[in-house]
Amino acid sequence: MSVLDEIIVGVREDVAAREARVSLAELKDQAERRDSAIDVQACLSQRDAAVSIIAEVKRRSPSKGALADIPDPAALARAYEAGGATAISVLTEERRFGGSLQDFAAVRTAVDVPLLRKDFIVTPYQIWEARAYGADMVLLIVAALEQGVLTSLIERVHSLGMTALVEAHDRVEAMRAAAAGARVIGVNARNLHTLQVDRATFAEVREVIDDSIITIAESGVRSPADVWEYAKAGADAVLVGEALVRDGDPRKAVADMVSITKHPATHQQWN
Ligand SMILES: O=P(O)(O)OC[C@@H](O)[C@@H](O)c1c[nH]c2ccccc12
Repeated sequence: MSVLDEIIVGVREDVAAREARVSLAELKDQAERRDSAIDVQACLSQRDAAVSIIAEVKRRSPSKGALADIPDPAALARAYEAGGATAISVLTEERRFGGSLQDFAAVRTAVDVPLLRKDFIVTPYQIWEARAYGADMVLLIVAALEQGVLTSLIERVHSLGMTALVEAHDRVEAMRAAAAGARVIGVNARNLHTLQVDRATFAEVREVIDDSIITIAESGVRSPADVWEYAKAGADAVLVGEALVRDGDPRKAVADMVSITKHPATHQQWN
């Protein structure tokens, strides 16, 4: 079994336990009481910067183990927002990434920027859950989903007014994402089998993605220079986790990445 398959076995067990506590009908009620989702596509296609920063609340990962304690996810999210992050990603997978829906709820009350629910989504229940907690964007991983399921989950996300961030690892997956109706495609530079990061993956996969689709470069960004590289390769946004949660001054770390995206050279070249 691959790491992804193992994670999904655990996720399915956890979803079943939550479903036994909170019915789909209750979730739908909660979702209806929420403000409408923010239009993330519009936020990401803003043209005052070459590339937007999506900052992630991430405690640990299967590849790196513990990254940061993050005793106060709301405070971290406020620092990200103050630093100029366009959106914030919150990991809600518990077993491997140490996240939770409680983290998501804490971040939601703390900031106004759009929020991405980062999890291993395999059922419509999790999409309703995302909306009930106030998510604007939901991750869907192509490698984890059969094509028909992917298509219907994307439709579900969009029908609730949210944006699906459809994650691909290679060209074939990117083409599957587009065929399934994705309007935003994330290219994860972390190889699912080896767990190694190869930042060149973005440029290679980007070539097969139509310009009408928003692209997000995910993983392995260590510094503003890496942000710059991804911008040059045509990314509309970059998703950064580890480098920010490990930094003692996350506000400044985000601000430094944001400021390189507003550099006149980047601006002229890519807008
Ligand atoms: O910590 P990094 O290397 O900056 O990566 C962030 C993000 O791309 C990564 O957390 C991620 C990308 N796709 C995922 C899918 C599930 C869980 C996590 C992820």
